[in-house]
Amino acid sequence: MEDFQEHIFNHRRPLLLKNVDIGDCKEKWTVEYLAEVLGPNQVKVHVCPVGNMSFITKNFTYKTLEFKDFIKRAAAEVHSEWFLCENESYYLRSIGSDKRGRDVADINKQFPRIAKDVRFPQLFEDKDFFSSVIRIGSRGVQIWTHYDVMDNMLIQVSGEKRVALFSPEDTHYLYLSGDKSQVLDIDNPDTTAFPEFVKATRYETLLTPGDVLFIPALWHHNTVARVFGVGLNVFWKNLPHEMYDKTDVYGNKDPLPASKALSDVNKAIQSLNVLPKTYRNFYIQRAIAALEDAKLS
Ligand SMILES: O=C(O)CCC(=O)C(=O)O
Ligand SMILES: [Fe+2]
Repeated sequence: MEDFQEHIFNHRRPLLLKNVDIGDCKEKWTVEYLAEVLGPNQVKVHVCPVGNMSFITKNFTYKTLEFKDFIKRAAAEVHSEWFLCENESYYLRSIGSDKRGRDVADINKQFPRIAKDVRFPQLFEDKDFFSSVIRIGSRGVQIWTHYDVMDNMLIQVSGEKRVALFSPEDTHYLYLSGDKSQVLDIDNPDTTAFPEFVKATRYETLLTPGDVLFIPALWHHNTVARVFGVGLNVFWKNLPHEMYDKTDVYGNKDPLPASKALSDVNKAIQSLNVLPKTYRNFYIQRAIAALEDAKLS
């Protein structure tokens, strides 16, 4: 923990821990075992005709299934029962128990029968815990590039997952829409629409069972499941707790001072909109200069 704090955490750098003792889950969490112990639990899952889920074309839908049916389908390539097509992809990101979506995912609460099977490295203090999220996906499921506002450890229990990371310093090259990058195909980017994307430095790794990846808050990440796999992640707070949005259950709402600043920028844009173009652009340059000057090195 001391080494982690000094060399990684304080520098806000990612870290890959290989072959960590993550507990019995690594051996125990087979499809059959999970189907048996979690069988009738209802889960809401993403269903998509292809692996690459797109928030722009919204090519996926949400369906509720019993856990045992979900996991059997997710582990198979072709389905006898399906919603969209016989080789559709499935993805579970576990959520809280509250029907109105007001609480966070916590495997101790939603999946108490398997929670004790996981051990995770002590990288943070218990008081800073935010959520623990089960993530299970079909082969080929790709989660679009996005950032979260909590520190994160992504734990691979079974299967293999390619993870691409981009530094917060390269945000400008990622063409964000909210917390997500509009560059959906990071391997074959549309360079006409996103010419600056090639300037972003990409860090990449392949997670295998027992690997734990520390993803600092604001680091953009994109994952592709190479095969069907089970994992989970733990989010925790780094900032003083009062800075986080209390209504955030996913760990992706901007900290309160930051979301106020972004909404102030939008107000500034609206104020400038009443001016003729040359004046507007002149004052936009002055505003940009003020923001640039405010950056700390
Ligand atoms: O690989 C996944 O399932 C997505 C992981 C992720 O976005 C996260 O842990 O924040
Ligand atoms: Fe994420």
